[in-house]
Amino acid sequence: MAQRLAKHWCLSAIRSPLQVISFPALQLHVSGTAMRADQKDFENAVTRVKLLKDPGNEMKLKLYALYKQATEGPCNVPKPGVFNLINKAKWDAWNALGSLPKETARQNYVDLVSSLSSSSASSSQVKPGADKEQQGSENLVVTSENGITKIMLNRPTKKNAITTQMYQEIILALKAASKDDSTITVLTGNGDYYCSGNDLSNFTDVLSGEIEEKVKSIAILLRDFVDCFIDFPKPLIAVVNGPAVGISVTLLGLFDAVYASDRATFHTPFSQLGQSPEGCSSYIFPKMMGPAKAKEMLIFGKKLTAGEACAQGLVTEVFPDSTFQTEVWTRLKAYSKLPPNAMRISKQIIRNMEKEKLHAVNAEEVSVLQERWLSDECINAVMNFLSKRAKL
Ligand SMILES: CCCCC/C=C/CC(=O)SCCNC(=O)CCNC(=O)[C@H](O)C(C)(C)COP(=O)(O)OP(=O)(O)OC[C@H]1O[C@@H](n2cnc3c(N)ncnc32)[C@H](O)[C@@H]1OP(=O)(O)O
Repeated sequence: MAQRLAKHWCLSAIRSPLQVISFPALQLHVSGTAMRADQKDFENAVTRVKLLKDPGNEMKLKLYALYKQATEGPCNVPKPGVFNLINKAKWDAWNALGSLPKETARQNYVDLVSSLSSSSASSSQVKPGADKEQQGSENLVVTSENGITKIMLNRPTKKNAITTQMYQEIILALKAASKDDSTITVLTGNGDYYCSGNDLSNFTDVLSGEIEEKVKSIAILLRDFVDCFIDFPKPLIAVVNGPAVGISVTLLGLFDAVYASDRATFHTPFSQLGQSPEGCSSYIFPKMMGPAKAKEMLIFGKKLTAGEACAQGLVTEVFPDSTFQTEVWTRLKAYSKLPPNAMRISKQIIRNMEKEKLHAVNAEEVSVLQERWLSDECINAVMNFLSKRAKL
């Protein structure tokens, strides 16, 4: 567990004195006089900072100083002793901001995080208009070729479970894909699974203290993630190469076509995990398959075969596993040659009727989940899985 936590730079293990600089990034005490939008931007930036790759000590100090200035105002604590290297470096950085107003510091913090996010995105994501394969990060491979941008979950040894870093990367990949030259966008998985859902070790932070702040940051990330799927402007297609679990199933209701191998299964074990539905499934699934079938999945965790999911309208078409990739990609290549504007406009007409409702549903689902994640039922289920006592 400690190794997993160490992956995030803000919690990283101590290797040099400056590397122990940590950020009170989630302890927000934002001024009540601030505009609501500013506060939300600032909170989002504070969350995004946790997901960035290590930006180096100099940048960490800048972020620290701006954060302190934005939340507490000018430096108001005594200067640490000369041998207290880390705290002195932090104090110097904060003190150097002088009487910079809180609002300006908040804005500068948001701008700095945006620039760090986009530079890390541009180094790991496909460039708009690219017409050849591009490497994404290790766990998410993004390629763009022949009018198709493919976003592939690439963590086969963990059944493509989605880490917080991957949620962030998928958001960036979708944003890039919405602007690139491709006509359609595809999400798929590498290996025998499509995706085993949320990586349950995302909750180890929640188990380790500062619970409410951590839960809040996960909730903001989930909401932004699902919002991206709601707003995605081009045809979005899921190529479900194997079993799908949790959030990878619920999101399918927001895709424009879902092609599945006959090896795929569809499982939403939310009650077993002490959780509740997300991805707008609490609204889309009952509309799509009728309340009775939706409740069997979302409340009782009934696992569907690909054939059953197709009969319920969750899957567009099922293919034999032996010919799945060939048949689906032949079909997708044909679709990618259709007039792009016509496809976008048709999608827009259909989506616009529901967009506001979907955003409201997403917000509500996330707010309910935020409470669920703090429940004994959820904490015990996650601990059981992580200690290998339980599997689905
Ligand atoms: C921003 C956050 C938003 C949060 C949004 C919330 C979403 C809700 C959900 O998505 S709920 C669904 C969560 N997923 C699960 O509960 C699945 C848990 N996994 C399993 O039950 C099983 O691993 C399996 C049924 C998917 C596959 O079983 P199998 O026996 O075939 O394989 P292993 O169990 O040996 O798995 C191989 C390794 O992969 C690790 N792993 C698999 N899934 C997850 C996961 N979801 N989270 C973390 N790790 C996962 C597994 O632990 C094995 O790792 P190891 O080799 O190191 O032991």
